[in-house]
Amino acid sequence: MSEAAAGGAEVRAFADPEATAAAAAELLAELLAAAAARSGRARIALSGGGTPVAAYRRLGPLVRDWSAIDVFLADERCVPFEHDDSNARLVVESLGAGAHDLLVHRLVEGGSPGDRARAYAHDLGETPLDVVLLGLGEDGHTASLFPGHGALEAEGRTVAVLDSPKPPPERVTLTVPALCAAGRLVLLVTGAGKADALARSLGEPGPQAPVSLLPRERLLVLADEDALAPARAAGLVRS
Ligand SMILES: O=C(O)[C@H](O)[C@@H](O)[C@H](O)[C@H](O)COP(=O)(O)O
Repeated sequence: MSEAAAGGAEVRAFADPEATAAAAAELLAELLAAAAARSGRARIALSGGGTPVAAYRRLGPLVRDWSAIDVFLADERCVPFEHDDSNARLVVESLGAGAHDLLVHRLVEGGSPGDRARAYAHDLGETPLDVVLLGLGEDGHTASLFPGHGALEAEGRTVAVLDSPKPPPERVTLTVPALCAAGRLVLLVTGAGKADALARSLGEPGPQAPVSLLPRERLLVLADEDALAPARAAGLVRS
């Protein structure tokens, strides 16, 4: 593992996806334990997608007391919990251990995406999240904040997305202000397919790279070498 800085963000590099997932699980467990020790409860938002599943499987048994943790979703697809596309289902099933203690805040079922986004903002409340685990799409999206999309301008804590370029189209996502308020943003990226998007995310801030709009002093990137290659070549990440 090497450590490097990219415009104020911390970058930790790993040999492969498995090592990256193991490091992510350990880091999240540490951050949750520290937050719970500070204030009695910890609040985390987790992303969907395939990349974090290995990390969530490791994280489940690493956390001693899930009942002290509120698990929110960085974004959710507007589908029932039982649906294969449900991020809540993915999180519950992959964290596994301690599932009976697991408090995963889900979207209300039914209603328009706008109604669901408002209900989710209410559920989140005003207290900032301690940690958010973010993924990255090949197009540069994070949570359900897509490059150049109007949702990037949203001012509340959540916003409905009605036309997600990645299916399914209807989603609810944390907004840029909600992410900016979080204590720590952990971006988990592996594979050459995400490499150009990662380089853009660590480059000049702009709406074409939603991650670039987040506060870099609170951004910690965990990535494998395949994902980091173009960012290194561009001098954005140094060992
Ligand atoms: O679609 C979702 O639910 C996400 O939260 C999304 O932002 C995800 O993190 C990226 O699309 C990466 O997904 P992969 O890990 O599957 O590439």
